[in-house]
Amino acid sequence: MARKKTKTKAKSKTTKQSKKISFVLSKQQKIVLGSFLFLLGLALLFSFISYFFSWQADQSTLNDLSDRSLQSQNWLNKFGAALGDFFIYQGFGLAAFTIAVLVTLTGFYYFFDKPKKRLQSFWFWGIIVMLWFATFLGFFSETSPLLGGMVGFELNDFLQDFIGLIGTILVLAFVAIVYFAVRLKLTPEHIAHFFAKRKQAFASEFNSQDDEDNEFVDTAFDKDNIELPKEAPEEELEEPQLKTTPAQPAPAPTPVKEKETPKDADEDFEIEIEETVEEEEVVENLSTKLVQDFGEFDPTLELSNYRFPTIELLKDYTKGQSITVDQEELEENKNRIVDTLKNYKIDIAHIKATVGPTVTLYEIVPEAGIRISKIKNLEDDIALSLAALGIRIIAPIPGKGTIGIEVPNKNARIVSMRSAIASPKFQNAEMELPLTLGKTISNETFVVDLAKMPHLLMAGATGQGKSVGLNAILTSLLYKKHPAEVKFVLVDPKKVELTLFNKIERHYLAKLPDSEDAIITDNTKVINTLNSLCIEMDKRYDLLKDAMARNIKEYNAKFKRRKLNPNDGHKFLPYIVLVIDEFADLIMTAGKEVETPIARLAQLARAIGIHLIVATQRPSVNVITGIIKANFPARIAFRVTSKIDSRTILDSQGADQLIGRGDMLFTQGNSLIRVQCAFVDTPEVEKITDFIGSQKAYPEAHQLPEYVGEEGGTSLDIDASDRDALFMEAAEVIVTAQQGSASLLQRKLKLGYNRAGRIIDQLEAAGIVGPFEGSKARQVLVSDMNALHQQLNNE
Ligand SMILES: Nc1ncnc2c1ncn2[C@@H]1O[C@H](COP(=O)(O)OP(=O)(O)OP(=O)(O)O)[C@@H](O)[C@H]1O
Repeated sequence: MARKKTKTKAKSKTTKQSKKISFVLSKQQKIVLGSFLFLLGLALLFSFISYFFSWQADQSTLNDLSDRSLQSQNWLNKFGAALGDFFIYQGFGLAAFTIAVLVTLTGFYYFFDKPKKRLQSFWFWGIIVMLWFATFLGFFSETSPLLGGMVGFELNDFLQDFIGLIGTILVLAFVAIVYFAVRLKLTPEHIAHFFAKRKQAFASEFNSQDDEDNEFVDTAFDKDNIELPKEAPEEELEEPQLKTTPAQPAPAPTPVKEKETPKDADEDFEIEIEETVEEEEVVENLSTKLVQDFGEFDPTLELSNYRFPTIELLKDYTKGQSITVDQEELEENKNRIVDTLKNYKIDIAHIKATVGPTVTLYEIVPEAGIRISKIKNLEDDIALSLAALGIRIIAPIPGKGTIGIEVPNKNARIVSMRSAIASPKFQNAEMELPLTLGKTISNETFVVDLAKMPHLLMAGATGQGKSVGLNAILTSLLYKKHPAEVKFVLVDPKKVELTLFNKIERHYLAKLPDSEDAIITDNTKVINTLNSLCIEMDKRYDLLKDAMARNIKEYNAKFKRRKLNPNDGHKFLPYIVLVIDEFADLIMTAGKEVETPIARLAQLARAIGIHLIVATQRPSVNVITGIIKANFPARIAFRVTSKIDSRTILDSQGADQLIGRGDMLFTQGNSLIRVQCAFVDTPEVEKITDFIGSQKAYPEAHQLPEYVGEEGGTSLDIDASDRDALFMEAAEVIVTAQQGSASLLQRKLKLGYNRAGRIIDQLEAAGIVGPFEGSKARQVLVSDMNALHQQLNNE
């Protein structure tokens, strides 16, 4: 709809412009032309009127117009007589007055510089009315030839010759109906309505007149009414209200309004028949009617029999392990903390322990006057006295007014994914993309909304639980979201971590149109995928703009209520979650080429439902660059090896003091929350993907828009002097192997992907290899070494 509107607007603009170019009049010219036409119209009017009285007397003067001694009786003398003769006698008879009116009206429009569009329709319909009347009055030509004029007579005669008298009457009747229906937009209902209204108005006027007769003030105005029908309504509007309000405030305005109605009936007529409001209602009704008839749009309909994975597919690791609190351990740790602090002359007013799955939090309230920084500095001493690794001191605990000391439990408990999924907090979560990450220190299930994050950065040294964390995130979504609602784009350079999700390719995965595997393991393909996601993002923004929705949630809600027309390209938009498992590897090989689209997506994609989860082993600054960091406010840190790494990922230390095996810190921009990541093992993921994979699926994986990479071959203008130092060697490798691929150069010359790609572009520019051919290797255009050297020497 909106598009159509803009199109028509654009059209009208262009026509306006072309008009201006072809017929531009200055203001002064318009005044001159307007006044000329206006006066000409009046002249026509006068001469026509007078022609009816003097035409017989003036007959003789018509033949001798140049004779100055002859006088005509027409008000405009011989000129008027000639005009009258031409337009009335030889022209259209009585109907010629239409021309006079039209010319006057045109003059008026030009003089006041009014829009000319209405003028066109006046002329069009005016000429039709004139011809109709002329033809109609042509019936009486024999008795009075002036009524229809020559044209009227001829037209009438012509019609009668072919279709007879009855046929002519029928044709005239038809033209009259067309005029009433098209020009006046008159329907039988309108006529009935009009008469009913008139009757009513007349009745009320009659009644009100009765009332007014009793009031001496109003009677005077009624008289005015009768004598001056045009001016009266204006006076009445003010005067009776002023005079009658003090005595009878309420009924006074009523008769005034009702009195107006019959007088303005002719003008009201057109306003009544323009039923734009009704039309709008029909459009509104369309979506509600569709919803009434078919219900709200259900995106899950195509896979309506889809069953979500059952909880039994997950293993319960806590079975048998009762959540008993080891009192002895608690007591021991408490005493050690108190003693250590005492050694440093720090007295404690109160101590409280909260036992979590892997760590116990001891909250202490120091005696008054103790400086918090003093306790913070004792971190290592407390760790020494407790003979435990991974002590973390939180001083103070935000919002609590206590100091926290986190001490790892001797026997850490596994938090199974099963318990996290089964928790009411997750089950009842009213979130767009709910993730259950595990349990907090107080044994509460930790649930967050990925849609609100809106992107997540994960880091941790190898073997600390990153892959398990990613699986936990994906499992959360599989348990909560229908295949129609979310799609994953999985990038797994390690090639083994996410392979299990291949089984749900046609349910949950999205991929590029020409790629075979949905899970991307080749770094070169990641660039295309990221750029394709950028295209998808731009497309989605266009759809949102068109639908006047601010985000994907509003857009999908509108679509479900059938307010968006699929014929205009609208469709239900699933969330897209991009998971990159080993980001460091990607940045090392592709650098800026991946950083730019990732930064773009991270900056802009939140509103249109594309969310990024990026995991890396090496949280160093050249991997997690400033631009990436700035756009990933939500971060998860598993254990890292150094304080610097911890700072890079969390902007504070702490991740280096974690104990590993799924122990993690989560931040969404402000405070750090320690969470024990839910554990989901590979066999469990396999069971879930088997369960989903065995069900009916979509015909293919969700298609991302096609992206033609830069290898598309436009860089043919590379200067010979700008060639890579290894250009010659590369050319030889390619010609010898007769295979134009960048990966061959990478292997043989031990180059990075970027440099190899650049050399291939240079080889193409030098005419040694052919253009990019998609997944196939490029064609080698030089047959052997001799030819190669010859070609390069000739340059
Ligand atoms: N939440 C957890 N609860 C219990 N054990 C865990 C948890 N997470 C990980 N582990 C243990 O740590 C091991 C390594 O985890 P994972 O494979 O996720 O590490 P990673 O960080 O992905 O390592 P890499 O980077 O080398 O792939 C697992 O096999 C498991 O035994």
